[in-house]
Amino acid sequence: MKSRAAVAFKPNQPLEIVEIDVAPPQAGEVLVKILNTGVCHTDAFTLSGNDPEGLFPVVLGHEGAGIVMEVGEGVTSVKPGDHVIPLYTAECGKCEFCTSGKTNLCIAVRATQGKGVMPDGTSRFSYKGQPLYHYMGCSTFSEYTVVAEVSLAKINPQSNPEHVCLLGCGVTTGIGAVHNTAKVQEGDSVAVFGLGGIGLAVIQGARQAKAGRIFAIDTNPDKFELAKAFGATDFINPKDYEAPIQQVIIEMTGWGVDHSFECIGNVEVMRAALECAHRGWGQSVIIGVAGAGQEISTRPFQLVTGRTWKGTAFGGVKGRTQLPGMVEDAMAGKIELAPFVTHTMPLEDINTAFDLMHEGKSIRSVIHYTP
Ligand SMILES: NC(=O)c1ccc[n+]([C@@H]2O[C@H](COP(=O)([O-])OP(=O)(O)OC[C@H]3O[C@@H](n4cnc5c(N)ncnc54)[C@H](O)[C@@H]3O)[C@@H](O)[C@H]2O)c1
Ligand SMILES: [Zn+2]
Ligand SMILES: [Zn+2]
Repeated sequence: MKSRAAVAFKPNQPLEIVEIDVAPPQAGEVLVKILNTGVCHTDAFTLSGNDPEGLFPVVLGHEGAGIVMEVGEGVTSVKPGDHVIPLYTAECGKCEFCTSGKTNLCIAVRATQGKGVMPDGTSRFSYKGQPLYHYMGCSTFSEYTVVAEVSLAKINPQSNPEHVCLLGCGVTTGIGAVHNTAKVQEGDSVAVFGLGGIGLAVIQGARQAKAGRIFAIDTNPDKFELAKAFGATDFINPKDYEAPIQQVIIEMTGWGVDHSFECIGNVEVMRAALECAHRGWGQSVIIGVAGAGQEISTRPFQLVTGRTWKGTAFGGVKGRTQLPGMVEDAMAGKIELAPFVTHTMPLEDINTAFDLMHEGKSIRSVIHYTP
């Protein structure tokens, strides 16, 4: 079938809106009509060409919500008409990782997903006869996409796709990092570095966990207003200080914060986030994706004196098991999604979404396929 899609033909070039061909779902696969998709910094990262695993030409996008149109052979957990969120972290329920009870990092489709193809090693997308790569197992920048059955969370059909698409990545990652990875407790102090979609979701999660002081840190002070609305209590622009930001935070708190979160992808800030964690027990969670080949460093003494360095993908959330409940929470107002959506636009204007992100003017731009 034909589908409108925004294709990244080459790194560091605007996406091109074209009509691509989408082949039918094979065994264990599902054809999904995407209703809405967010644009995440990770899409911009891959498009920039700095992603070591980036492949071109590719259909990007991994923060979507849609409806099942057709299922391949053997698919039993979803049927046409079901509302779904595609998952870049699959959940097969059977692999060593799924059954460990220790991680959300299912390996069922990992190897082929990283190579931009479906589990049988081929692509369902082509343009003028040339195959296009899939992206993160989702490719939500195509109106019709093919996804593995294990990469779909079935959600309440009454939910608003323009909002719950954000649970496909940013908001789930931030909230999940607070509850699953850091396990923030009532009264704990928290520092959040970077106030994009991810950082603001961390703040929302910290407020749910009844954290005490919540420090919001960004070099763009325009982000503080929304951070405050989500529950941050202290606002820091590193540009206002001569001293390293970790020192500033330690001076403001005595011994540092119980939890810090890096939501930028900057290895220098990752170091600062670790070093502002409380002596004896503070922990720092890396969420941001750093550029190819970059490394983190600190003095080992920082760890010897009780700090812990952690990282998280998709906030440690098991998509098929936990995402439907998070959609219910959003519908019940326990997770606020609307404030994240600062811009909406048709697919034709998707390059504007990238511009707004780079200019620091948006939190999330949400694309709609049908007016
Ligand atoms: N681990 C995961 O599962 C996961 C999931 C989604 C996104 N990510 C990553 O999380 C990061 C954030 O994503 P986003 O969509 O919120 O991005 P974003 O671009 O919307 O937000 C980043 C924020 O960081 C601020 N910033 C930049 N440099 C800074 C500095 N030196 N000090 C303080 N603030 C600074 C920017 O002003 C901006 O507000 C990206 O690296 C993205 O790739 C990771
Ligand atoms: Zn993302
Ligand atoms: Zn698995």
